[in-house]
Amino acid sequence: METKVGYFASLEQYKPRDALEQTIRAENVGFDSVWADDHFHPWYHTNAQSAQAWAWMGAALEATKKVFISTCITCPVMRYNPAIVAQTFATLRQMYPGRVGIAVGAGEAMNEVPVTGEWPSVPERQDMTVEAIGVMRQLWGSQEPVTFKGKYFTLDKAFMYTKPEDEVPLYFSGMGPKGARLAGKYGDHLMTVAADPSVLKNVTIPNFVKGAADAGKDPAKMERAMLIWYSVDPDYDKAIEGLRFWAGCLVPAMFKYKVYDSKEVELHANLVGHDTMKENFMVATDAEGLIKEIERFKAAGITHFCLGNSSPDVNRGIDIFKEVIPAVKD
Ligand SMILES: C[C@H](OP(=O)(O)OC[C@@H](O)[C@@H](O)[C@@H](O)CN1c2cc(O)ccc2Cc2c1[nH]c(=O)[nH]c2=O)C(=O)N[C@@H](CCC(=O)N[C@@H](CCC(=O)O)C(=O)O)C(=O)O
Ligand SMILES: CCCCCC(=O)CC
Repeated sequence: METKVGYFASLEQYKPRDALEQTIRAENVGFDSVWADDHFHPWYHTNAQSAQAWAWMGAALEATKKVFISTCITCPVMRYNPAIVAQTFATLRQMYPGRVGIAVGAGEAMNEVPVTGEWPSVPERQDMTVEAIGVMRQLWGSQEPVTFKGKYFTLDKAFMYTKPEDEVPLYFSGMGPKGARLAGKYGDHLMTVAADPSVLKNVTIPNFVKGAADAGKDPAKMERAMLIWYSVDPDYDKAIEGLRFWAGCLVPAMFKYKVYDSKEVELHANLVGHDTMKENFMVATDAEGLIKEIERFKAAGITHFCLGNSSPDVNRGIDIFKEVIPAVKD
């Protein structure tokens, strides 16, 4: 499968219009795709943003010519109703054929708790996500009104009038082994986040492949996409520190416990050391360093990279891909 290189537009880190300028620049440099984080609260407090991803996507699709644009990722089960998620992405894909995708996952406390007060366990949210996908697919695919009474969601003669010509490609986020199996079974493609390449190769991807095979799909035709942040700067230490905004993502407790105040996330993020950041993010002083980092994850089985640019000089962090993209394409 051809390697794809995507740009993660970081709506939590940059003002929406700045993320839009970056997106236009990334398309011109040759990125295959653009991905938008779908958040309510951000992963850092100081100087943070948190624009609504779907509103931003409409503007980004109109401002670009051909690049594929998706969320990364939308949790379709708590603050959003899955029928409205389905309607939104069907509308976008009808307007921009072939260019719109969605990635879904079981959610994060910082996005759901502030506006619902609820925080079910991981297994329950995974179960809700699977049911939500069923709701979305029924609405996308049905030529008749749909009535459905599930454990979590209900449709009563619901009909989607505005549909695209083909279904919206759905990336399913699996970070743990069970999540990866569900991704294979219910998603069109895998979305995951950077982890030790040996974990990706020996745990995440095999579980994804098993889930797909169990569902009678051909896993070889399914992408394995991964979100990872990078920072590039001639001064290596400055490059590492550029990634501080995202260091909270490296604290496992953020996914397990009900932490939803960005100021609290920031306190954790500020305790993460440079060694941990170096191991989990891509840090480089030049294009060659970035190419090496991407090749490490390609060897682990990743086929689509969603690259979050946290470089001190953001435009340099985009333009350097003129050299990187041709080198990492098969
Ligand atoms: C927590 C793991 O669950 P999993 O389903 O695998 O992954 C969850 C994530 O997909 C979501 O949190 C997702 O919403 C995060 N996310 C995101 C994910 C991604 O791959 C790329 C980009 C993004 C950006 C983004 C996200 N979310 C948003 O809302 N918005 C965004 O923009 C996991 O570890 N699962 C394990 C099982 C864990 C479990 O059940 N633990 C039990 C206790 C077990 C024990 O202690 O013994 C528990 O916690 O109750 C698995 O195997 O699946
Ligand atoms: C381990 C990182 C998971 C990604 C979390 C996120 O919400 C990024 C936008």
